[in-house]
Amino acid sequence: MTTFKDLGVSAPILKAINNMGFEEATPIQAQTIPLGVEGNDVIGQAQTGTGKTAAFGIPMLEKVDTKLRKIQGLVVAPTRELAIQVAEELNRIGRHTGVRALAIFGGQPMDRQIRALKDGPQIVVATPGRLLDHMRRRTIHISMVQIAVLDEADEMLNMGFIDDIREILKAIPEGHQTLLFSATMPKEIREIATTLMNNPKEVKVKAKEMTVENIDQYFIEIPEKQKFETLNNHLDIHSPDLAIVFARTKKRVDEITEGLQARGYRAEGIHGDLTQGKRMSVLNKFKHGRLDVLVATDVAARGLDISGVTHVYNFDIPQDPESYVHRIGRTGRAGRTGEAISFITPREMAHLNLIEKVTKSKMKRLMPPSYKDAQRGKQQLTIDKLLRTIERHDLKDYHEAANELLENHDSVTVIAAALKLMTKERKDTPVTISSVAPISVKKAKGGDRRNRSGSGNKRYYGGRNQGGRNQGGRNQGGRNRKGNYQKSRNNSK
Ligand SMILES: Nc1ncnc2c1ncn2[C@@H]1O[C@H](COP(=O)(O)OP(=O)(O)OP(=O)(O)O)[C@@H](O)[C@H]1O
Ligand SMILES: [Mg+2]
Repeated sequence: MTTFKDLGVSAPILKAINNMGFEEATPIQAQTIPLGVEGNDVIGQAQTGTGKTAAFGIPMLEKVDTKLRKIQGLVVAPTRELAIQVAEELNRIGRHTGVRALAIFGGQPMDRQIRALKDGPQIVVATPGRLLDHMRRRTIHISMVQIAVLDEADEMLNMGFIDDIREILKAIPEGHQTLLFSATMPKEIREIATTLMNNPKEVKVKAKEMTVENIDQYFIEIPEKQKFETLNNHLDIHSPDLAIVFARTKKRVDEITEGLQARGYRAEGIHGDLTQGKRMSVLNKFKHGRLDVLVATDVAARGLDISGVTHVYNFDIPQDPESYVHRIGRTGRAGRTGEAISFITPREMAHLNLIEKVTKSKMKRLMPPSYKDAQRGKQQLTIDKLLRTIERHDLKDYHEAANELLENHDSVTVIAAALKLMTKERKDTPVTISSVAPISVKKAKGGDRRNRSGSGNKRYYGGRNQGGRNQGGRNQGGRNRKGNYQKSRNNSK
């Protein structure tokens, strides 16, 4: 066991992480914090939910000169929600240090961000598109940055982002430290990474599987047309605390969300075509348990840390094994358990094998639950509630009424009526989800998956989604954006 004190972490940070309940350092933290503090470039790879944010955040916070109200640390992250979350985590860890972190992302008014930047944060956590906007308008000054982090580094160094990242890193003074973190790091991306770094130390936390052990992984082989009913049945039987349902396109996210709502579930969707306000309000509702099901594109696949997510459904299997790792990693975080259930159409079985091979994990087959199983599952929940009431409450006040009821009706009928009343029955509103073509394994085979995956490529790698179509200030001010960048954006998640 390594404590943060053993790692030489300073008193103000120790105080904060102690309050946050971190008792010992996770392996990635134990291995990378000293390297980062010593000034090394680091590539850190460790499973989802194992505390990579603090692994780069602590060295960054330690290095900031608090007397200087200039940006000294820069974190670049692929989505707006992740940028917000990382800035929040850094502010929590840095609470007693006097360091302030600010999130800068698309979809928010530029002037508001300009004002916030003038307040002198020492750390900025940004999405690349909006950061470049500020750089080109000279409303951000990053010439004092000593330490740069690419969170979700493999995603940031992928086709949709790489040019932006190069441009950003070029604007930072030479001799800065670069830290790269992710749960996945395909070889070809690692090679690109090292060209941007200075003699990096590579830390890979050894794990048998790329996925987290305490996530139980299942698959259900099922025709496309039965996916929606199967999802309903599964939700009814397992009644997850919080569930995330990943779908392939924005349109499907909308359709599944509307379908679930029509059936009476508390569900909302998140994807790149929604306004930033809507994206944030949906995520906040989900975090606070005012939603049970979040339906999402890959925009929510990486980095988001929402406690209480017990189930992740892949309504559509992702194209890339890496995406699978990140999606299911939204559950089973920080030592908790979780379940991941992937729906696979018969023609996609080969793709499932590929995912298993790359991630070195195994999904167990589940038979699709039937409507009857679902009904029974819901009734069981009611029965459990009823039994708890019998155990925990004095029911004497109800005896007289109960006896009267039983004088005129048989006991089975009375109990059945009570169960019916207490059971939240699913509405049987008809729902159709438009079909999509199955994912073909041919597109995703071989070492050079990315360059061969055609339109699927754009879907996953293109949709960098700083803002979808609602990019707020992005296109104001008559800048000329690079065509390829714009194109990839418009294919966003
Ligand atoms: N040493 C620790 N002890 C206990 N909890 C921790 C520790 N370090 C981090 N955590 C908590 O664990 C959760 C996951 O951390 P974090 O989001 O940094 O994971 P991650 O490795 O970045 O995952 P992902 O690959 O999905 O981005 C967070 O809620 C964080 O506050
Ligand atoms: Mg992370």
